[in-house]
Amino acid sequence: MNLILYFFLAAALFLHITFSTFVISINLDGYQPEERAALLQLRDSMTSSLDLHSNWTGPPCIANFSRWAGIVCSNWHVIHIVLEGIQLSGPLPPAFLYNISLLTKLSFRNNSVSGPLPNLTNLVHLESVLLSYNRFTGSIPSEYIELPNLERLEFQQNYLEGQIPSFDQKTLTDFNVSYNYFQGSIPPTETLRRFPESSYGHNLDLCGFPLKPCPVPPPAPSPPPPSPMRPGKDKKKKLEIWIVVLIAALAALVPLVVLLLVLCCYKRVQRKETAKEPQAGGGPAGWTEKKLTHSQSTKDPERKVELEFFERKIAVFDLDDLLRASAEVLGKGKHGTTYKANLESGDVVAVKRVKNMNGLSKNEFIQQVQLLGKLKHENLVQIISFYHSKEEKLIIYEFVPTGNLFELLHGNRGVGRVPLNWAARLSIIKDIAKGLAFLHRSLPSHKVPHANLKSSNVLIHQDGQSYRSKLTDYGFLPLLPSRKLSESLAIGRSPEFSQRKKLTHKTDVYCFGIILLEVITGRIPGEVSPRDDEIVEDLSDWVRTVVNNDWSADILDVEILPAREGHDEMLKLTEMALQCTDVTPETRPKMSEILGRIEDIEQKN
Ligand SMILES: Nc1ncnc2c1ncn2[C@@H]1O[C@H](COP(=O)(O)OP(=O)(O)OP(=O)(O)O)[C@@H](O)[C@H]1O
Repeated sequence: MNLILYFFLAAALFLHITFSTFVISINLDGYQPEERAALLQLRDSMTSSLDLHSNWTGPPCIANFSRWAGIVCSNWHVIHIVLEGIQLSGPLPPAFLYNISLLTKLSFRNNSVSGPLPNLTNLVHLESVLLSYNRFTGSIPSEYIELPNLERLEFQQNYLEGQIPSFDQKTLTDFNVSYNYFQGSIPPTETLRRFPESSYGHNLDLCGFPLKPCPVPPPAPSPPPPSPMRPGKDKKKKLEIWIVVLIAALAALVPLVVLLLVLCCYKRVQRKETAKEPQAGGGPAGWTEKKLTHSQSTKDPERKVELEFFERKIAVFDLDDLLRASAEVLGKGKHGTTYKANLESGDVVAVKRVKNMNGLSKNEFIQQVQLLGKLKHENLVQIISFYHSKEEKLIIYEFVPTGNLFELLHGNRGVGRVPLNWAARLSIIKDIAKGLAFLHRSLPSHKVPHANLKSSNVLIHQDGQSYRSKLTDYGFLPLLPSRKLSESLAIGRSPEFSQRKKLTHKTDVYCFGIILLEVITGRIPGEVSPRDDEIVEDLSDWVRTVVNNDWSADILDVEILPAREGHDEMLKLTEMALQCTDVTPETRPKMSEILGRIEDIEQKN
C-alpha cells in the first residue's frame, strides 16, 4: 500500500516538474503583467454577455497572438481593445488603461457602459476612440485633445455634457459628438470646422460653425475712465469732463426713450386687438398666433364657423369654441404644427395647422379630408373635423395621450428606462399592420394611401398593461402639390421615390418594413451603424449586411436581448422586414399578407 502511495507521489512530482518546465519553456519573456492586471480590472468589475471570466485567462498576449476575445496584440503588447455590442455594463475602472501604453484602438461601441469617459492619459499611440451608443456621462476629459495620433473619435448617443474641447489634431478624420447634451460654442479650430452638421446635431445647445451662429455678446458697457489730469490745464479739462458727462447722460437717455416709445406702441396695438376679438381666451404663443390669423380671416366671406363633424363621440363645438380653448404646442412637423387643445366642454383634441397646401382649391382640400374623415378604425387616429379658409387650414384629430412610437423606442435610453419588452413590440407592430392594411383596403385607388408612415406618426395609448397604437398623418399625398413637398414625407426615402419610379401601395409597405426594423433593432433609421467599422447609412442595408453574413442576434435591440424571449420570432420578422424593404416594389408582400404572417407569429409566440 505504501509502495503505491510513493509511486503516485513520485508521479505527481514528476508531472509538476515537467509542467513547470514546459510553461517556462514556452518563453513568456515578453509577458507584460501590468497590461494583464489592467484588463483583469475591466473583466472583474463589469458585466457583459460574453463570459470574459472564462475567456480572459492566461497571458493576454503571446507575441503577436491573443486568444482573449476582443484583444489584439503586437509584440507582446495589447494594441486593440474592441468590445462591441456585448452588453458591457457598469462604469469603467478608473484609469485602468494607463499601463496599456501602446494601445491604438479602443472601442466599446454599442454597449451600456455608464459613468465618466475613460482616462486616456499616457496613451499617445491611440488612433481610434469609439465609445458611441453607450451611457457615458460627464464631460470630455482635457487629455483627449492631447492625443497626438487620434484619427477617429466617436461619442454619439451618450449622455455627455459640458463644452466641446478644442480638438485640433490634424490627424482627426472622423469625429462625432451628436445625440448628447453638449452646449456652448464649437471651438473654431481648423480640425473641428472640417466636420459636417451631423457630427454635432441633436445636442442640448451647441452653436457655431457648422451649426447656427452663436449669439453675439452685448457690446462692452461704459467708455474707459478718463486719464488723470495734469496741473495747469484744469479749466480745459473741467470743460472736457462736462462734455463727457453730457454725452454719457444722453447715451443713457436715448435707449430709455426708445424703450418707452416701443412700450407705448405695443400697448396701443394690444388694446386694438382686444377690442377686435374680445372672446379670445389665453394660451401659449403658437395658439395666440393662430387666433390672430383667424381674426384676419373674418374678412373672408366664405368663412364657415360651423364645423363639419365625422366623430360624434365628443360634444360638437364650433370654431369660436376651438379658439377659446387653451392650447399647447405638441410639435412642429414638416407640414405644419400640431396643438393640444383643451375645450371648455372638457374634451381634448389635437389640432393640426397645416401649411404647404395653399396651391390647393378649397374643394380639393375638403373632398380629401372628408374622405379621410369617413375612415374609422381602432388603429387609425380619427379625424374629428376640419376648417378651411384662404389663410388657415386646420385638421382636428382625436387626441392620443401617451406620445409616439419614436419617443417610446428611443426616448430616455439609459439608466432608469424601463425597456420596451418583446410582447409590447409585437403588439405595436401588429396594430400598425392592421391600421395600414385597413387604409390599403379602404383607399384602393390612392397611389400611396398613408405616404407618411414613420415612428413619430404612430401614436401610442395604453390599454391596461399593454400598448396600443394608431396611425396618424395619413392620406396627405394628394394634398401636396409638388414632388418637392412629397419628398419630405416618409415615402421620400423609398428607392422608387429617389429613382423617380412609380409610387404604389408597395411604397407604404417599404415604410412599414423600415418601422419594423426600427422596432426590432432599436435603432433610428438613416443613422450610421455603430457595430462595425464599415459605415452603413441605411437601416435596411445594415440589417441586410449583418444577416447575410450570419444569422446572428447582432441586430436585435440590446435593450431586449438579455430577456432572451422572442428571438426566433424577431428574426422571422426581420426576414419579413427585409422583404418589405426590397428595392423592387413588386417583390414586396402586400399588407394583407404581412398582417397574416404577423398574426401567425403572434399565435406561435
Ligand atoms: N392626435 C394626436 N394626439 C396626440 N399627439 C399628437 C397627435 N398628432 C400629432 N401628435 C404629436 O404632435 C407632434 C407633432 O406632430 P406633427 O404631425 O405635426 O409632426 P411630425 O409627425 O413630428 O412631423 P411630420 O409633419 O414631418 O410628419 C408629434 O410629437 C406627434 O406625436
